[in-house]
Amino acid sequence: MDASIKSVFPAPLSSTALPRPTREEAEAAVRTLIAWAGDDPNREGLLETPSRVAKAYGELFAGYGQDAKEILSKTFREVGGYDDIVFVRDIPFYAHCEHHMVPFYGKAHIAYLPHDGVVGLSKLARLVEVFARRLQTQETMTAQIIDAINENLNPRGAAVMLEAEHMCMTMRGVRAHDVKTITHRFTGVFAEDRIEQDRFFVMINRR
Ligand SMILES: Nc1nc2c(ncn2[C@@H]2O[C@H](COP(=O)(O)OP(=O)(O)OP(=O)(O)O)[C@@H](O)[C@H]2O)c(=O)[nH]1
Ligand SMILES: [Zn+2]
Repeated sequence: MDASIKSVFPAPLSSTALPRPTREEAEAAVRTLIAWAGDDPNREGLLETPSRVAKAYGELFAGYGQDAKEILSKTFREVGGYDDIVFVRDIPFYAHCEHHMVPFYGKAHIAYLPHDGVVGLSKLARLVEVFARRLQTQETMTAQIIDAINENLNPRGAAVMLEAEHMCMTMRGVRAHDVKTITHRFTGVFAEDRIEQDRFFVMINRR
């Protein structure tokens, strides 16, 4: 197996999942899908495609090999007593829907009210990647991001919103273009206090 693939593909998430196939088996599956699409996997332009797809999966689904806890483990307390909202807006993400395995992509907005220190801002964008680079639903991804923030940062409150376009609704199926799906979740102070919720929405719309 290619070392770069091995490093991002750990053991399966569930103990009932099938054992991870070999690289050769994954490439054979891609050849089968090419033939299922109606093309000839043996024509010159497609000969290396199974290998490229197997490699690309290592990047597109790298989230299975990443750990939110590790990413959020380093916090800073020396912030001059700052304890108000930390808001990171417009974090881009590319995920794959678990129903059709085609992309959905958009932006994540994350806010939290610090309690035990703050986390490096880049880590919030990395956290989004951990969950985006898996087979997902937008709802699950929203819940996983906020759960990871609560479990690891213990904030007074957290808010997460995802806005995304699902290619399974644009390229195929209903073929509805420019449709955005919005999911959000509030916990702690954000769940209890409408003023904090409004502040979150105002900051999102201040573009
Ligand atoms: N709730 C939710 N649904 C999603 C997400 N991504 C894709 N879907 C939907 O998953 C559903 C799967 O529906 P099915 O009826 O099982 O599959 P389908 O026949 O391919 O459905 P159509 O897309 O309507 O053609 C579709 O309605 C998709 O729009 C997501 O992130 N969250
Ligand atoms: Zn889909």
